[in-house]
Amino acid sequence: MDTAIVLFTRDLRVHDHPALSAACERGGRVVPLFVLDPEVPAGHRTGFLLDCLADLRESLRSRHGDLLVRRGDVVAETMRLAREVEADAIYASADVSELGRSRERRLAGERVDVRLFPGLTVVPPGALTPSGGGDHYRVFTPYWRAWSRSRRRAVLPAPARVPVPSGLVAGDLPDHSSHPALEGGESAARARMNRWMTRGLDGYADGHDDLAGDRTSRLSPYLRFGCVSPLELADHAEAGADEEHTFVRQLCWRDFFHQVAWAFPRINRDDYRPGSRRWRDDAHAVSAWKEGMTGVPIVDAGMRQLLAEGWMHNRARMIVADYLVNHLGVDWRAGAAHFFDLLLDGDVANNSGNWQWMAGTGNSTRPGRVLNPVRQARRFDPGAAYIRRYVPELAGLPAIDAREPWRLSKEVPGYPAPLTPVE
Ligand SMILES: Cc1cc2nc3c(=O)[nH]c(=O)nc-3n(C[C@H](O)[C@H](O)[C@H](O)COP(=O)(O)OP(=O)(O)OC[C@H]3O[C@@H](n4cnc5c(N)ncnc54)[C@H](O)[C@@H]3O)c2cc1C
Repeated sequence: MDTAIVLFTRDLRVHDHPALSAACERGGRVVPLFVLDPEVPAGHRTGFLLDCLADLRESLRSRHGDLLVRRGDVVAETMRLAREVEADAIYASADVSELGRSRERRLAGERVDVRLFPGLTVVPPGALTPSGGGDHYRVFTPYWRAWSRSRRRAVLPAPARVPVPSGLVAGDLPDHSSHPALEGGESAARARMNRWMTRGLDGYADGHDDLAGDRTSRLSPYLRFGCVSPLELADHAEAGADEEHTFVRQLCWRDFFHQVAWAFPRINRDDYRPGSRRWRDDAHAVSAWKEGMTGVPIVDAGMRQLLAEGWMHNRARMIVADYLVNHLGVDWRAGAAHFFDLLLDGDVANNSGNWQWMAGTGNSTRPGRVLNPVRQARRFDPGAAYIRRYVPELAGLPAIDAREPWRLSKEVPGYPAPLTPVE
């Protein structure tokens, strides 16, 4: 009988999973697999990833299936299992990162039929190309126009039955503790998505930049691990009122950076748009930035949110990134690496794409633009509630002093003077 391995990577769900659905529809046996590769440690994301795998295993078991877990090199372990179960095909979701694509190339070199499916983004990278030529869009607005008009595939239901052959060793999942701030997995993702659609989306257009209001979906870690389908999310949001398009536009940003990373796989290492900019080497400034001790409260609040929660509000990400590259003059790669280590949603396309945007080496059409952190704080944290939440040294001060403590006649105990002149 035909047997297909479904290799899960960063698509840890059963709903709207084209590779899993196609394997189940083929009529043969299906072997869902995840390989924990010690060479690709998940760092701070480990607890979240293991939650996702435990949840996926439960979902597959409730559909008469299972998730096989192996440890080692993904390609070697997949091929070892392929020989064991006599698989004739490997089904997987297509990826964009250098690592993901080298895995796909290595698999394609093996004696097995490898089939790649969409699912990582709403619109697959490379599906839309500019009329003027090129394999991807370099500028967001025309991409957004083309993306909004494009025809999409239909969202797929979860398969009712996943026919896994009997007698296979499932393999243990390591013991773990969940991430303290957010439980991983498709069940938690779908619950959050449903809550967001009914209660959160309303007001997103006006509230998404309000730092203290925390009015964004926090779905990014779930999108990062594919616990929720971006296509299903976009379809849901578009079915609602006008203002929901602000949210859909954010999903388009995600697709935009994924098609850039697909076309420019060195996005996390090389400048997308090489320039002549020279970066400063300043270990002291970088460690103050990482610790949230720059003396600029809005920057420190963002960096401390990252340390405490493994997540940071988008507006704060823009402010702290701009501060590092444009005020401290430090190479964007140092900031991107720190974000990538700590963010639950850390992924190559979105992280490096946004960092390069802020550094003026990426897809921005106004590369020389610099943000003023004081004005940003006045506008997006007027009551200083965000600053007070994450910087306890400033919690007892009136809003203006918490935002701009250098105005006070005395130093705030335990809080540094600004690293660079502000205003
Ligand atoms: C310097 C910097 C680094 C970033 N690094 C990452 C990263 O590693 N991983 C990541 O997922 N996002 C990254 N972002 C984008 C954005 O900050 C997060 O996606 C967003 O804050 C996640 O919160 P949310 O799910 O509540 O977003 P919402 O506002 O609810 O938006 C919904 C979804 O849209 C997508 N989205 C929103 N804004 C962006 C954006 N600017 N670029 C791409 N996709 C977006 C995300 O998938 C997000 O989950 C970065 C932004 C900056 C400025």
